Amino acid sequence: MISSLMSQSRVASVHPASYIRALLSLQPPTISFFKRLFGSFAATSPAAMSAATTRAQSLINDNAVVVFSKSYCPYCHSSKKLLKDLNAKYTVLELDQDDEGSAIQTALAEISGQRTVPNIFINQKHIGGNSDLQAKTDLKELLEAAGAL
Ligand SMILES: N[C@@H](CCC(=O)N[C@@H](CS)C(=O)NCC(=O)O)C(=O)O
Repeated sequence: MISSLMSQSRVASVHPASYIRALLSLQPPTISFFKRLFGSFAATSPAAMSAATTRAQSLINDNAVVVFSKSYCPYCHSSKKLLKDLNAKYTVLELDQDDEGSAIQTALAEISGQRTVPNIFINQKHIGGNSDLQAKTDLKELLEAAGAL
């Protein structure tokens, strides 16, 4: 589909309706691929940023363990598996499946200084990413103190 669009663009006489038909034929997985690719470059209004910051902070404040994740991220998968294997209660927000995900990721960079996912909080304390979680020798104690075990 993309290559057909590109090759058509080199033909000066192509009818605009062809482009519209091609765009309409885009399937949801293709659209979500482009959203994932370009979403982080989209401008976010100050009001949307403020709402995203409030939502991120509320999730951190109201939950013992929060994993800000992306559904396709292998590091996120490892973190969620570790918490699951420990039978910990944890809250996940898959940023790539959320309309505000991109703004929340920016808010998290401001809140925690970390832009990558997973971005993990236990008992309102910023833990870091997957390598930080895996390296925690006192993880069980942290989870117990948070009421997540
Ligand atoms: N060392 C980090 C690696 C995390 C990482 O590279 N995550 C990727 C996703 S798999 C990421 O955040 N990429 C930037 C993005 O998705 O915006 C960790 O252990 O958490």
